[in-house]
Amino acid sequence: MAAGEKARLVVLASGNGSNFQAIIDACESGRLDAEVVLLVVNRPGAYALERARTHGIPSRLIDHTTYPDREAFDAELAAVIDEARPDWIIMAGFMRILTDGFVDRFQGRLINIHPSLLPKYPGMNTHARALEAGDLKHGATVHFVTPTVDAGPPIVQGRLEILDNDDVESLKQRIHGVEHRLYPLAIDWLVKGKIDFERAEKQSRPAVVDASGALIVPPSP
Ligand SMILES: Nc1nc2c(c(=O)[nH]1)N[C@@H](CN(C=O)c1ccc(C(=O)N[C@@H](CCC(=O)O)C(=O)O)cc1)CN2
Ligand SMILES: NCC(=O)N[C@@H]1O[C@H](COP(=O)([O-])[O-])[C@@H](O)[C@H]1O
Repeated sequence: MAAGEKARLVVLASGNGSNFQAIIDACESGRLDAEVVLLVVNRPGAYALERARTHGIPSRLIDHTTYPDREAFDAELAAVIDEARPDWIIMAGFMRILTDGFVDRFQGRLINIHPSLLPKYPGMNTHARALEAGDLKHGATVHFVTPTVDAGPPIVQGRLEILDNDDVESLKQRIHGVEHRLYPLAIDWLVKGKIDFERAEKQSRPAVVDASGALIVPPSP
């Protein structure tokens, strides 16, 4: 990132894009010293495209169903990303497993948000699984991406108390609230150099914030 320049972000999404919106809002309000230079989606109907259009952010559709295999899709995705010269590649509800080759190419600059307190509940249906298990706490994790899905070193987690009357839908909405504070915070730490892949790998446990964004567990030394 050139001195005095805003950090360049490329966001990858597949659907609604509420996390993408939270990042746009943080950039536009100055809370984040960064700019979204490109949105890439893999599904034609992704509402994230509408959000990009509304905020004058360039966007590209790379429809994975039109590629012969993952390698071909990832090769096009990598070329489009490189063209945008990003400092960070932000996966925000991007629903494709990326090949090892792609991840190796961008490792250390590629992050993702997952709706659970990893390493608990990697994969899908995290809210239902937390409720079924009778958990008292749940949350979201921003992590560096590695070839093994949902296993990359965590940057920061957002935690909330599960309420007695929570169901999957209410928990999903409350976790979205946590995510929309958590993702801009994590990106701010990266842009300011407060954490990087190596330090995230070495830390014994990630920092944790509560639903209001207040730090409740500091980054491990
Ligand atoms: N190599 C990695 N790829 C991805 C990671 C990762 O850590 N390493 N994180 C994911 C996480 N994720 C969303 O955030 C996610 C995980 C799994 C799937 C999935 O099973 N996708 C299916 C297709 C589903 C669909 O198109 O609806 C698949 O790719 O066959 C999606 C998202 C993102 N990738
Ligand atoms: N395993 C990945 C996964 O489930 N990711 C989740 O998809 C949602 C996307 O919402 P959005 O499109 O409104 O940002 C987010 O809740 C994110 O954690």
